[in-house]
Amino acid sequence: MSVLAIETHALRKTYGRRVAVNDLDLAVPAGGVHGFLGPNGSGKTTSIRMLLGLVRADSGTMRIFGHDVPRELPSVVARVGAIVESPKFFPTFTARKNLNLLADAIGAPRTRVEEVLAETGLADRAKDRYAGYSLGMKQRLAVAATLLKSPDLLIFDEPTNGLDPSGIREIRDTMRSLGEQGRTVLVSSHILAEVGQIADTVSIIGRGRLLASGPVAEVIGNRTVDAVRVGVADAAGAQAVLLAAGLRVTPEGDMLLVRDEPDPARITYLLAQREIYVRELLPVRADLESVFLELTRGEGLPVEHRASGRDRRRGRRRSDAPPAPQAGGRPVARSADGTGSADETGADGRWDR
Ligand SMILES: Nc1ncnc2c1ncn2[C@@H]1O[C@H](COP(=O)(O)OP(=O)(O)OP(=O)(O)O)[C@@H](O)[C@H]1O
Repeated sequence: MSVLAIETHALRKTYGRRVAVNDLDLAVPAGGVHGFLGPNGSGKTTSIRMLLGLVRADSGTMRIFGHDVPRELPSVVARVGAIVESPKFFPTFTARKNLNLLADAIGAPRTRVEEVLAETGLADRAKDRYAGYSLGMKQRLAVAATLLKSPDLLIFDEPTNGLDPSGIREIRDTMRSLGEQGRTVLVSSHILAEVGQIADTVSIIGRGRLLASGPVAEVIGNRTVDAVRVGVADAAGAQAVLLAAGLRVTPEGDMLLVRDEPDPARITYLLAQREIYVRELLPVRADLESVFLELTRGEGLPVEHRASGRDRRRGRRRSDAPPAPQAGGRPVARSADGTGSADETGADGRWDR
């Protein structure tokens, strides 16, 4: 059997009375992109930080390429590149100069700098100063920096946070091509759409626990999302009837999304009884997004128990972390009112910080 890139067993971490990671079993195969998915506060960053030896686990075991970590981290650290902390590049230096300095510091040949610039699509902009880079380019430079030592495993914690759509696409393409080269890419995200399309395998967590894992097709295929889109003239009336019948109903434009009813004919029957006639009935195919929403429904940290983003970040700075091995940012995408990420709200509205 091939060695897994990452394996955790019964991994657990608490902060005071808050359980951040709860008996987590992860199995990340070597090679390809693995999406590490879960709502905000579900324990992704804490898990990653434990794997990298930045936070001490309370209990459980972790292995990277078969090496027990953190005990054997020195033997395997050269094979691991991670972006979990703020980038530490010199703003007035060019991208190439920044990478040359880093390469010298870690003993990588200068030729490697040109290779990683090409790999991350930055070769044309290598002469530009870091300060003039877009957020997406800064993030790609952080990826380039992690590639200098040719790691077999790359760990990216929410790499697309704060990026615009083109920046997101660029990072996604970069991760995809790294996976295709046979490297293992672990990428965490609370926005499934950003990772779902490029991941070969996924682990979905909620409240620090594993909810589902495996090849994307299997994770989707193992579950049927019994949802039906229903079109009627009187959507409000139909909603009331279906709710009274104990079904879950979500208005979607002029349609209703109805769950928990495996037999669409019964929906027609229930409505016809009240003289509401269905003009459209469309079964909704399960996709990773709907599986994700289904699995993580209510699995985000309850709002009343959640510290604010600022408090949490302050908490992190105070906490038990020596400096991270690599550069990389956790910029927080702000909504128009500046209170939080524009796209952090899940179906149940409980994902925002
Ligand atoms: N240093 C810390 N001190 C106290 N509590 C913490 C600390 N770091 C994380 N937590 C808490 O642990 C839980 C898991 O947080 P974690 O950051 O690992 O989740 P996450 O899935 O990465 O979320 P996000 O996507 O918002 O970063 C949360 O309740 C968080 O508030």
